[in-house]
Order: sequence, then C-alpha cells, then structure tokens
Amino acid sequence: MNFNQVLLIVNPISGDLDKKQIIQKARDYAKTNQITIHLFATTGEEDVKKIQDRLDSLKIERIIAIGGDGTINLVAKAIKSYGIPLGIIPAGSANGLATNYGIPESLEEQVKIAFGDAIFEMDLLNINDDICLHLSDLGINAELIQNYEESRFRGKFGYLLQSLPTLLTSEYPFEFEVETNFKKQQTSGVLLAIANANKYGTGANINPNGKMNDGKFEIIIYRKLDLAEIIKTIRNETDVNSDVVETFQAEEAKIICKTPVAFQIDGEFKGESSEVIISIMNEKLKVVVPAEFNSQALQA
Ligand SMILES: Nc1ncnc2c1ncn2[C@@H]1O[C@H](COP(=O)(O)OP(=O)(O)OP(=O)(O)O)[C@@H](O)[C@H]1O
Repeated sequence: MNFNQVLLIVNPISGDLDKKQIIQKARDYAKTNQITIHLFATTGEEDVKKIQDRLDSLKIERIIAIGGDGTINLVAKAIKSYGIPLGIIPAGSANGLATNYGIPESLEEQVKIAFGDAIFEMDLLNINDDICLHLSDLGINAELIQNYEESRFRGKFGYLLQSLPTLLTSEYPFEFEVETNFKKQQTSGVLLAIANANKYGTGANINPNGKMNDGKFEIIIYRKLDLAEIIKTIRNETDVNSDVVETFQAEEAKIICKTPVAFQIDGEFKGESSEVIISIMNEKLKVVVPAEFNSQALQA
C-alpha cells in the first residue's frame, strides 16, 4: 500500500442504512495497515465545497465514498480535478456504479477493494453542465425517480412502491430529436438513456457493449414498453428487437424534447427538461475497482 492519508466520505442517510459498522470495518482495516483515516459526513448542503476544503487542507492520497450513486456523483464532482483515486463502498438504495464494477456484496471484500491498488480511469460525461458517471435518462425511469423522491418511503421498497403509479400516470411516448456528431433523427419513446456504463443498479444490462473508458457514450431509445424486450435486456440477451430498442454511440449529442420530459442523472431527479446537451469531459476519474474487473476491461 503506497498511501497513508485517507478521506472517508460517508452519506449518513443513503439507503436508509446505519453506516456505523461500515465505518468501523474501514477503521479496522486502516489501523492494521498503519493508515490514517479522516472522516467527513455529508450534510446535503454544499458538500462539494466542503470536500474540496478538506482536500486543500489535508494531504489526502485516497478517497473512499460510502453511499449510493448520488453520493458517488457528488464526490466525483468535488474530486475530478485532484486526480486522487476513489474507492467505493456501496450503501445506497441504488448502487448502479458499484454494480457495473462488480463490487461484491461482502463488506469485508468491499473494504479490501476500496483500499486496494486496481485503478480504472473512467470517462465522465458533461450533461447540461452537470457531471454523469453512470446513466442518465429522459422519460419513464426519471418519472419513477421523481415519484420516489416525492414519496415518504426510502430504500428499494420505496422504488417498488412507486413503479405501478408511475406506469399508470406517465404520458409516454415522448417525442425526441436526437443530434449526434454522426447523425440527426426524430424519434419517440418511453425512455431515452444516455449511458456511460452498462447496467442500472437493478442489474438490468441496457448497454452490454458500452465501455466506460472509450471516450464515447451510448444513446439507447426504448420506443415502446415491450415486456418481452425488457426481460431480454435484464437477462443480458443481445438480440433485442431493433423496432423496440435502438442504440447508437456518440462523442457529443444534443437532445430536444417536443414537450419537457422528466430527466435524471445518476439516480437524482433533475426536473423536466426540453434540451439536453452531452459531451465527454476532459478529466477522467480514477476509480479503485476489483482486480478482476480491470483484467477483463483491459483484455477487451
Ligand atoms: N446528511 C444528509 N442529509 C440529507 N441529504 C443528504 C445528506 N447527505 C447527502 N445527502 C443527499 O443524498 C443524496 C445522495 O444519496 P444517494 O443517492 O447516495 O443514496 P440513495 O439511498 O440511493 O438516495 P435516495 O434514497 O435519495 O435514492 C444527494 O442528493 C445528497 O445531497
């Protein structure tokens, strides 16, 4: 281990989970390896600036984030220009990025990986001047996130509870004009995803051929709600019907919605949007991943 100063960033409310045990495991691991831990608990107010203040005053060499996708997103926003590797201990209701990296369920292993030395440099997307690591979308999934955020119930159960009401009240299909550096087209669909990664936190693999370090992203359009095709996607079958799902790659893109459509980035609802502009950021994020992920990614 060639580092000593670690900033442990914990979201105390994510996933409706108590983080004491996770923090203790990280402290135990650090103590055994003569590593110093600095603890920062997010507050939901100006966390990006507060994290940067810590990085400016302490000589931090490794950051470990404990939270869900929203937490990882805000940490990435804070640290992207510092070049410090980020370990992830998933503890949210949605842990999509951790699912993409194959971070295991066992806390023991998660801690070991977060302190480990397999580093993957991932692309970051700039979407309407916000940062996106994982997946963003317009349409029915963002409506589900909006309904979840407005409801009283947190965690996975909260999402389940909002699924049916979202389906019943959604005014899909939505009309999109998509312009990339390669083509321009009019289309309509229930969901338009902008994918840096492959899978949602549920494991649904909507973008099996996407790579997080290729300087590109994928636009995936679900034209209609077709259960058979959705099941194929979840099972990771690649012969999805192109009448239902269309995927194409881009390096930059602009999406115009005929009427404003619900929009989310990395699981955080961003309101309704009628224009979405996407590009790849100059900065990359160094993520500490399981060694197996890196050996597969570098072979591919
Ligand atoms: N102490 C806090 N109190 C309230 N909100 C917080 C706090 N710390 C961070 N947040 C907010 O938590 C959100 C990130 O939560 P994250 O996505 O990591 O967990 P989650 O369990 O998946 O979240 P959610 O249940 O909202 O989907 C961010 O919007 C962030 O601003």
